[in-house]
Amino acid sequence: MACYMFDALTIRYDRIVRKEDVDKVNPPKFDKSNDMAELTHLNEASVVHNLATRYMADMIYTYSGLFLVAVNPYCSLPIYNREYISMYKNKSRDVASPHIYAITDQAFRNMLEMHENQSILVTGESGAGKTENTKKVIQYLAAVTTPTHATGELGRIEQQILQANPILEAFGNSQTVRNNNSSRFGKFIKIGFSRSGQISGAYINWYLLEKSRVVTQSPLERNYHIFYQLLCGAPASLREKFLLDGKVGDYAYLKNGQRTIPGVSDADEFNNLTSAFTIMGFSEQEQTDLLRVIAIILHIGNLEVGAERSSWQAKLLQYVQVEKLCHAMGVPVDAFTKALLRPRVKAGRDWVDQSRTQAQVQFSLHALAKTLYERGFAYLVNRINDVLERDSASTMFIGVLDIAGFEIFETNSFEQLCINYTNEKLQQFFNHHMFVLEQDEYARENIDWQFIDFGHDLQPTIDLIEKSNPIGIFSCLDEDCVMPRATDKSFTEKLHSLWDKKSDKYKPSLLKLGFRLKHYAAEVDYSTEGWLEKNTDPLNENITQLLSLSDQPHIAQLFADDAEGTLTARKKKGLFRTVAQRHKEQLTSLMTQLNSTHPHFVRCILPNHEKRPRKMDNVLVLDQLRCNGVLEGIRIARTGFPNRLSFAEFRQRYEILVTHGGGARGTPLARATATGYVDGQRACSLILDALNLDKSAYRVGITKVFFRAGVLAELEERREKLVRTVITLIQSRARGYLQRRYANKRLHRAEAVQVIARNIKASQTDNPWWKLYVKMQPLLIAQRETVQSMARDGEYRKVVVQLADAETEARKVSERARKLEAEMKKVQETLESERALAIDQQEILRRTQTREADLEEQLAVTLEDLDMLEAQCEELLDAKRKADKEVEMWRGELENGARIMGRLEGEKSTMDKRIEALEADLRTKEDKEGKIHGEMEQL
Ligand SMILES: Nc1ncnc2c1ncn2[C@@H]1O[C@H](COP(=O)(O)OP(=O)(O)OP(=O)(O)O)[C@@H](O)[C@H]1O
Repeated sequence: MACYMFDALTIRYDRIVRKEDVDKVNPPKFDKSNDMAELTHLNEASVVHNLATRYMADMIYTYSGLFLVAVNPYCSLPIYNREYISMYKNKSRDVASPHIYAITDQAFRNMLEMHENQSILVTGESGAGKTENTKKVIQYLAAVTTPTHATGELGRIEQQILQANPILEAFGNSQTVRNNNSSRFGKFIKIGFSRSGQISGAYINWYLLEKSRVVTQSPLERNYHIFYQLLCGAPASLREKFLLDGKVGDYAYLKNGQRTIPGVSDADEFNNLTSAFTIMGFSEQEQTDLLRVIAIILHIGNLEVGAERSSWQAKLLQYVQVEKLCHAMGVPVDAFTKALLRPRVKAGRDWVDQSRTQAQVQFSLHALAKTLYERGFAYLVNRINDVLERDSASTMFIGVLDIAGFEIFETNSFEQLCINYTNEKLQQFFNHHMFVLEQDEYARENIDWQFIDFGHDLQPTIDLIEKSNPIGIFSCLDEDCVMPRATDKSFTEKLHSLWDKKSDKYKPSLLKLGFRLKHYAAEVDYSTEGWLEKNTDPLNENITQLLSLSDQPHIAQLFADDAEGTLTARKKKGLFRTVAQRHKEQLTSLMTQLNSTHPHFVRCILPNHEKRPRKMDNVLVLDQLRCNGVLEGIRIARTGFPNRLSFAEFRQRYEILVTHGGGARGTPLARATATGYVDGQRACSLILDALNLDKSAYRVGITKVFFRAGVLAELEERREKLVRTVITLIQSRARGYLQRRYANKRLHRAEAVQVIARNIKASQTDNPWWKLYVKMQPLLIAQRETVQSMARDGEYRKVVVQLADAETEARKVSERARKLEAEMKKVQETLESERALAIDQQEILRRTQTREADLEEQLAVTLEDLDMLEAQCEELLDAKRKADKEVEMWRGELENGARIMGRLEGEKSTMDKRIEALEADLRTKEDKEGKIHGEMEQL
């Protein structure tokens, strides 16, 4: 890390580096600096060094320009108690050391002062401390806004918001290698406030629940906490009701992973969950319903599926287990078995029973378990929202986003693409907020500013993922999900053909099936195996329809959209979304909300992988700082002017600092105003001159004044001091005036009493009527007061009744208004998402139509070719036929010739034989002749 240069000749070192490659060290005065943007030498080594030295001194929070960096302490620190809350309440950021409370307080004050919604974005790796910091934000807001916090008791809504956490954690958290209480979903918690700054409600949006964990976990991890809590902590009567008679190790969906977490009692956690449910106002029936879903999933996991011996068809091996499951689900056994093993499916226009293989049935069961869990979770969050979002008086909100940071694993799949895409968008949001807005504003205000391109250009990668034209990864996947014969392979090849060599952010991967994407943080290889299935989440419709008729109302409600032929089913068909579409929509809605807020950024850092306190792995930390944009954030914050005020605001707030003094001739501003009109720009310049600030510490724009970091804090301090003096002066004058008036009044009263007494004494002492009057008067007053008081009581009672009626009416009206508002919001959201989907679909339709037109053209050409080829074929066939005939004829001739040849051969051989016989005869005759000759000669 940061190191000094040594003379390579005099000191032997293992590694020699060039001078220019060495980062400079900051002077000791900058040790453990609160804000890293203030470091004189701003380099990676100094930043990590600063974080590390602070961390070792238990200072886990550090500012870094716009960011608050939070390093996980992995131990409990006494920095979240009541004193700390008071220490940060109503204080500006620079007054106390960096803390999540300071950021929260800043957001709270911004909201109240500027009437602008706020957001706090907490991101980081798994285990870095996002959820812990999110909880601290909510705790702080609950503590500072609750009217009775002085007694240590929170209001009901504050308690309920805090108690939503244990419920969400039981159902949405799990033990992983990185984190014993890892949130397996992202959330955006919006805390609503009334105009007076009281918490008036809350609303939770959730993202990307890791549902695959329900059916499989790695051996070192666990399923969601609730499974273990139900089995270890629920009363025996409840487990009996769900027919759960086994231990953790007896359930297929639990037995292959870890079973306990060191130092955590699942039974105690179940009790905490139950009390959280009670505080949230969940009835016993609702709690049973939620837990029933968990029991059903455990039963599904234990269903054993085999294959018929004589065929490949699947069969269920244990009837008892099926019975248990169907009892828990509230559906008939036969109907379920049939729906699972031989569902009715559409084949062309007909419906047929289709036998399923063992693997297919196993797949349907896993899909059912995952869907049940996800729908149960969605229902749970909706119910929590029903409880928390109860007041239409919320006029502003502070939203806290707790979402997983960038992920690069050994194998990265569809889930990683979704989370990395989310982070790409969030990083772009930050870049946009910090770089683009800043620089746009400098340009608009005509500020002397040298443009530096700090931001990564993230748009090409985002387009590559989300755009529908040219077709991006998500759209391409959606398109292939509706293509009849598409496979993961054809999808990957299509992606390559669309993007390879056309975008420098995309490359085919070295993996068998996959691609490589260049993100702002790193290049990531994605394996595309199973993407078509992951994107469509296919379910056995026979089973979901059956579940919509369950005699357990909660289960039937979870599957109401799947009911056969119902209006909702038809509606659902219109609303069907792929996973990619759903995520894109959710993210668009999140970004719209974030864009309407003033954001605050918290970056959580994982110090080491061993969960050890006071140990920092510098390389690991540096990697995270680079990935989450902290390093670039520091640079721009230092070089720019992060604080700004409009002229009017600036004058209103700081003119006071210069209107005092100036002697008999007044201040320069007073003198200028006295001689005529002074515009805002000139007035501000005059004030700034009078303030004696360093010229480089500020810039005066066209409508605003800009300050470098830290300058406003100094002005605020000066102003506070002055205001305190002025107020003390006013108070002392007012008190003096009031006391003097009071003293005079008492003096006059005393004099008057004396005068009256003297006069009465003189004239009335002996008058009998006066005596009677004096005796009667108290009785008359008492009588009159009794009558008046009775009348008042009557009035009061009437008013109380009227008030109660009016309050009830007002409550009803506001409840109705809230419901209508919620409905309207939902309808608007649906409309928005429908609109977005329609645009996507139109795009796909347009592409399909273009392709259809191309294909039709190709078809016409092909048909022409076909006609030509058919004609050619016909001619060739004719020629072939003719040739065949000729062949036939020649074959006849040939056979004839062969026959003649055979005959001639025969004749030839006969002749040969005859010639041979004749030759033999001739030879015999010649012999004879020779003999005769010989005999004759002898004779
Ligand atoms: N400020 C803190 N004080 C004490 N302990 C902390 C703090 N922040 C984090 N931890 C410890 O680190 C663990 C992990 O933190 P947390 O659950 O907040 O991480 P995360 O970033 O939300 O992880 P995931 O993404 O897996 O949910 C906590 O259970 C706690 O033990």
